[in-house]
Amino acid sequence: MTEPILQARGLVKRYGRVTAIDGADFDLLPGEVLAVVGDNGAGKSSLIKALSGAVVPDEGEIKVDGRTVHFKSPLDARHYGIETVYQDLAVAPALDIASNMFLGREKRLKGPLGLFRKLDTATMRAEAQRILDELGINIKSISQPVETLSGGQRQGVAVARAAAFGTKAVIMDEPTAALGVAESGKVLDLIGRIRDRGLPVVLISHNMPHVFDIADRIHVHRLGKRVALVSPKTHSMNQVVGLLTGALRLNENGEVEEAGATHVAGLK
Ligand SMILES: Nc1ncnc2c1ncn2[C@@H]1O[C@H](COP(=O)(O)OP(=O)(O)OP(=O)(O)O)[C@@H](O)[C@H]1O
Repeated sequence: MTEPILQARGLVKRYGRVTAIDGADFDLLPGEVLAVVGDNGAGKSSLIKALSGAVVPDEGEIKVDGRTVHFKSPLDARHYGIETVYQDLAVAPALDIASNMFLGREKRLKGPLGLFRKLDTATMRAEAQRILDELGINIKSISQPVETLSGGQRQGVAVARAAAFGTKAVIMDEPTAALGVAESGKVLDLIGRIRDRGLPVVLISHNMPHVFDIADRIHVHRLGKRVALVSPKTHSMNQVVGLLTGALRLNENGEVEEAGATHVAGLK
């Protein structure tokens, strides 16, 4: 069996009396786009925060490449090669594209000038341009401030940053939520290219057509836990919606059935 790149078992996270994650399992396989879907408040963001080090779970286990990890902060997760693109993007609008891509990981000049920790702007710009080109992100000038970009281009920069530094996985929380149709299409293409370069992607999305467009598997989250893991090839959009609302469920054979259905031995 293929070993998951990122795995969780029995995660629990409580906020006072609210249990945001309630014994959740999670598996991301190499080379896949895994969509995480669920109703508002199902606990998707909390799950992703636990997997990216932004919250520390109260219970449960997280593994990267089969090794148990204890993330205390997003920096810990980054250290393991897990990059996250949050809804608010966390970009610095007044800084240029290259500065944003290297934010917190700036390159410094070596040699005597390095003593003064001078930024190696030329190298950062060249590398940022190479990454954008490689991912097919079209931006006029690498030195333009991020605030002059469209929403889709900003999203492209944030995703490119994650793809450039992620070595194990990229996690994206609703990357197309604020975008129009054309820009969403570009971001979905970008996600496909990142997967094709060998980096698995976790995509939280409310947009079922997008999910069915790009995902290899769909993790359905409900009431704080994973209730189904299905393929868009074998399951319909209606079935996935039924699973996430609780109208449908998977039975012990993995078949979708109405949640009210009961099986009594001997009765047909
Ligand atoms: N920091 C927090 N403090 C208190 N409660 C929280 C906190 N974060 C999340 N919750 C609660 O945990 C539950 C799960 O929230 P979460 O944001 O993880 O769900 P979600 O599936 O991502 O929802 P949405 O799709 O609406 O973003 C909700 O009831 C929410 O109010």
